[in-house]
Amino acid sequence: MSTRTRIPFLKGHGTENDFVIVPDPENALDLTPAAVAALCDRRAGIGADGVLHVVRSAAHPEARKMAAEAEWFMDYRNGDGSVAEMCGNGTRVFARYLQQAGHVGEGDLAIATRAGVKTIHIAKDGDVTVGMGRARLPEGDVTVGVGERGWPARNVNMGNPHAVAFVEDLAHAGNLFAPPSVGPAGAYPDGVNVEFVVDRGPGHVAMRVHERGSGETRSCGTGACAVAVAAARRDGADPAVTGTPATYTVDLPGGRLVITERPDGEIEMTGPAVIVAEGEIDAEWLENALR
Ligand SMILES: N[C@@H](CCC[C@H](N)C(=O)O)C(=O)O
Repeated sequence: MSTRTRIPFLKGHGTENDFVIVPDPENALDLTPAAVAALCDRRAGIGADGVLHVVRSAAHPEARKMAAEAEWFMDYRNGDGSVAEMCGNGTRVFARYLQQAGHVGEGDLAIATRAGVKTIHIAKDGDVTVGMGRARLPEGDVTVGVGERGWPARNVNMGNPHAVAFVEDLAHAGNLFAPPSVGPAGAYPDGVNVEFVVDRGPGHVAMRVHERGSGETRSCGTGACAVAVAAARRDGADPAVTGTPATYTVDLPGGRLVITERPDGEIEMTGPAVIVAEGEIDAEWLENALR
């Protein structure tokens, strides 16, 4: 039998936004940015858009203050190793992992994130609903550009930053191999996720996204929420003004999310969450990958 050290992991996705899940309850692993990037490498590693590092809130300095409300902390990292405040699809997959691992029972739970505690409901039909909190809409015009084309965009903060541009055709976003240009300079000092949106019908949109730290992904939960909020404001359907919840169906390359903003500003996101596989990382491979 091999004596090499093994690190347990799982692979999961939410509307094809995929993650390497690394359970590490006591925060014992030194998950450096380089280690995260090596794990997310689609050719030399396991491959994913990001890592969900599963840590007890009490064991993580960034989450300790939330430990009384939420036992588990989603220490989310982008595929390039950078840290992000929040990942909407990640919260659903994180909850699915906690449920399947037997860490939480049926029904409602709370998880800690860098954007605060999020409440989660796992329905009998298997879909997961996340209380995403409120959107912030910072003042000031922003623009998004790809090649010769440019669009006015809406600045929406879902705990993490987004620029939402309504376009005529999703193909106008091009191949998104490089990040779109976003202006004015300094509008997003920490970088930004960029969404391109088209209408599909009343309360129904489709989008593509270029994510900060991961490139184009097949889905982005916080991005879908930002899009729904931007669409509601554009459509004159601001729930705080109308007193009526606004619901948008958001189609993404990897699936469908349903987003509801309530009159009190709270946003709920519903969608699938799937655990695909589990296995062991060869710690020696990971060490070599970092050299
Ligand atoms: N895919 C995520 C968002 C992940 C973080 C993002 N790339 C950032 O840097 O803000 C989602 O589902 O929300």
